[in-house]
Amino acid sequence: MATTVAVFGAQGRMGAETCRAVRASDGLDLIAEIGSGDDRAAAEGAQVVVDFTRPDVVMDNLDWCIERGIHAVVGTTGFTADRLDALRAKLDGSATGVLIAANFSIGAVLTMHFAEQAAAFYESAEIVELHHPNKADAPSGTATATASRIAAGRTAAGLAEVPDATSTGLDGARGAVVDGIHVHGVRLRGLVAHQEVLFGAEGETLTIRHDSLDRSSFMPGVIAAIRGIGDRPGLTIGIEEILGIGR
Ligand SMILES: NC(=O)C1=CN([C@@H]2O[C@H](COP(=O)(O)OP(=O)(O)OC[C@H]3O[C@@H](n4cnc5c(N)ncnc54)[C@H](OP(=O)(O)O)[C@@H]3O)[C@@H](O)[C@H]2O)C=CC1
Ligand SMILES: O=C(O)C1=N[C@H](C(=O)O)C[C@H](O)C1
Repeated sequence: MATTVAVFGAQGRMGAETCRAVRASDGLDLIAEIGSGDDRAAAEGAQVVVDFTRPDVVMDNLDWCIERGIHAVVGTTGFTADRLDALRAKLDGSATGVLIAANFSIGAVLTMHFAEQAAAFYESAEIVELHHPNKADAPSGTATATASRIAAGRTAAGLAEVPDATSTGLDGARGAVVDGIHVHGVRLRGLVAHQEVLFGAEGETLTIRHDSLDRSSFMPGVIAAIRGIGDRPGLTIGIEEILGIGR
C-alpha cells in the first residue's frame, strides 16, 4: 500500500519541488496540494503532511495535523524553543510523529555536525548565511540551528565567550547574535541556500562551507523523512537519526 502524502505550501518554491519529488517516488501517493486559502479538508486522507509554508502559519497547520493523527514532516523555519516545547507537550503519549528539520540537504546536515565537533577547538566562531533575496526570514533556520550547536559544543568544552573588542560602529555591523555566536545574512539574486562557518584560533582558521545550488538538494532528505516518520512517534528534530548520522 502506498503512503498517502499531502503538501502544504504546494505552490511555493519548496512545496512545488516536493510535489514533483513525491510524484516521482515509488510507494508515495500525492493526494493533496494545499496552497494559502485552500481548504485543508482535501488533505484529511493523508498519512503524512509535508509543510513548507511560513513561520506564522506552520503552528496552526501542525495543530490541525496532530488533532487528526496525521504525521508531519516540516521544513518551515521559525521554531523557537517555546514552540518546540509546546509541540512536545501536544505530542506527549501520541502515536503521531512530527519531524522538524531546519535543513534537509545532506551537506547542510554534515556542516552542522562538523561545526559542533570543531567548536570545542576554536576560540572564535562566526556564521555567514547567504540566500536568494525572496527569503522571508533572517537569519536562516539553518544558521540559527548551527549557532546553537556551536554554542553547545563550546559550553561542553568550557570555552569563554568569543573574543570581540568592538565598542563603536554602526548597528548591525556585527550581525545578529544567536546563543553568543555572530550570524551574518547575505541576500543576493542568483543564490539559493549557502552557509559558511568560520572558526579561528591563534595562527589558523577553519572554514566549513556548504552550497545548495538547486532545491533538488533537499529532496532526498524530504523523501527519507516522509518514509521514516510513521515509525517515529513524538517530536523528532532534524534528519540525523534517519540518515544514521550521530549527533
Ligand atoms: N528545511 C529545509 O530544508 C528548507 C526550508 N525552507 C523553508 O521553507 C519555508 C518555505 O520556503 P519557500 O518554499 O522558499 O517559500 P515560498 O514563499 O516560495 O512558499 C511558501 C508557500 O506557502 C504558501 N502558504 C502560505 N500560507 C499557507 C497556508 N496557510 N497553507 C498553505 N500554504 C500556505 C504560500 O502561498 P502565498 O504565496 O499565496 O502566501 C507559498 O506558496 C521557509 O520557512 C523556508 O525557510 C526552504 C528551503 C529548504
Ligand atoms: O528559505 C530558504 O531558501 C531556506 N530556508 C532554510 C533555512 O532558513 O535555513 C533552509 C535553507 O537554508 C534554505
